[in-house]
Amino acid sequence: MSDQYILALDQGTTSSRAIVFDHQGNMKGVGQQEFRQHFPKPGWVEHDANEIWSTQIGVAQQALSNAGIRASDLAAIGITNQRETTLIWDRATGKPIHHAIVWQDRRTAGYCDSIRDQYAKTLQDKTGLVLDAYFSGTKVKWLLDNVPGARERAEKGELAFGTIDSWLVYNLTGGELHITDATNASRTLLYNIHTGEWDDELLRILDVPRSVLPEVRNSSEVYGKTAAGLLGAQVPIAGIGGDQQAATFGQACLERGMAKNTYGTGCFMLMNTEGEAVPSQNKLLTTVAWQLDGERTYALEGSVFIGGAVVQWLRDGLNIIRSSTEIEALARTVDSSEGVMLVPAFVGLGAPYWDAYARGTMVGITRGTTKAHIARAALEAVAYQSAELLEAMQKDSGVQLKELRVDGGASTNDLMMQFQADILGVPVIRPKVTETTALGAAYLAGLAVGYWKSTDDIAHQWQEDKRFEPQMSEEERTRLMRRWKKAVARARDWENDSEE
Ligand SMILES: Nc1ncnc2c1ncn2[C@@H]1O[C@H](COP(=O)(O)OP(=O)(O)O)[C@@H](O)[C@H]1O
Ligand SMILES: O=P(O)(O)OC[C@H](O)CO
Repeated sequence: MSDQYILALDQGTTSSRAIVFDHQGNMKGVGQQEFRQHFPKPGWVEHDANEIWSTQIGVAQQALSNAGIRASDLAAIGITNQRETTLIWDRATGKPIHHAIVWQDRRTAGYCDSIRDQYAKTLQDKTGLVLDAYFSGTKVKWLLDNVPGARERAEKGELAFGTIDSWLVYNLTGGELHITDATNASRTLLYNIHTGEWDDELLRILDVPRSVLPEVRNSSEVYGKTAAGLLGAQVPIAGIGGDQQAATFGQACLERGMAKNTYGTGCFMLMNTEGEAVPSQNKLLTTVAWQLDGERTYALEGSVFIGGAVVQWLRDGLNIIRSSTEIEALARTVDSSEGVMLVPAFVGLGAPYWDAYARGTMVGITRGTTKAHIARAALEAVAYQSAELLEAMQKDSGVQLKELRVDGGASTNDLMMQFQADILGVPVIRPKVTETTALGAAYLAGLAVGYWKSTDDIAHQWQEDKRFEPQMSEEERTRLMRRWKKAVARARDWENDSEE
């Protein structure tokens, strides 16, 4: 086993990544490529599924070559993915019928409103989710209703729906498998998290025919092998997990009450609640953390839609930095944001507001405000949003967090992590491997093929790299959080003309 490796495919919102891990959980080779974001209308976000597949298989080859190994050296492949992003393809040709509708896309917000009074409670009771355009179900309905002929073809069994994990497995196996795992299924509004099955009542409510659905499997098991000729050897595909759940696994948050926050495009805080699907009283989500041997572990989740993406906006939209990493140096040129607050509600607000009509705003600007203050306000905004998640999570779970494990591309920003610890009043801990999403997928796959024997092996591998201790006074923290909530109130309900 020691000369074998695990390949993790991490298909994120902004880039496709592949990482080769060894038995100690060290990274041996990485491949990464950004791909195009399509914004056909305000609030709409799409991906070209063919580009997702071509970049993903390209970076897989790149990671193998950077690690200096061949596919025949792999014990297994694990898959992790941006969740909720919705795709329908033709079963016969494998061609997508439309671009994938990305999780951030708000096009179904009006439809959600129209069924809210009647169905929100049923949907929440069965799926653990809030009725919101974020999740796959209403996006599937939109595709079936808006792509000419789609609904008739779906009824005839000609079309397949999948989240990105399903799409990757379908392509990796040369069209043989149409599956997903319980974590990804739990983000669709169509899957009952208590029974572990697609639910007829939910399918009826959202008008989705059963014929398009993938089979739901464990997060860790051998599903099949890569198609001959694809990678040079037929490798077992043995793990699937939504990226936030995979990160929770990779952070070894394996016991009740342990939590992590991932700073990628968005921010996602998950707390392990073991076998109990804790219903949220504070607008968090109840979700499947992983399913091993038919047994589901659950988590409470807080989802923030714009995290690191606010930094991309400063880079690509405002051009005040040339690369994401430059933001820290720019923000450090000032001691504080001097009262400027930026609410990056670019695609509405997720937890704990679930306001599809909120839009971004910046308050507290004076004649002395510079791009450095804005940069600092952007980083602080990510931390404020995460602090609101923690507040809700502590209320829901009754657990006072002792520490928060962090990861994701933007967690490398020390200034932001220090501010996060300050505003939470809880130590923030960054592990040695911050690519915990990919690592989690590798662990899921490795467990299925005996590369790692048990979750204990995994817990032992987790290593702290850097700890950020809170330094802010309680009084200052309270003052800033109050201000933040005031700024959020300014951003809310902006796009909703119905009351004017
Ligand atoms: N040093 C940094 N400071 C702040 N944000 C950063 C930094 N480096 C990267 N980011 C942000 O992190 C995000 C990328 O993180 P990643 O985990 O790769 O995201 P995803 O999986 O969502 O594609 C981008 O939105 C980028 O702007
Ligand atoms: O691509 P990421 O890492 O921002 O993750 C996206 C989430 O899975 C959306 O729910």
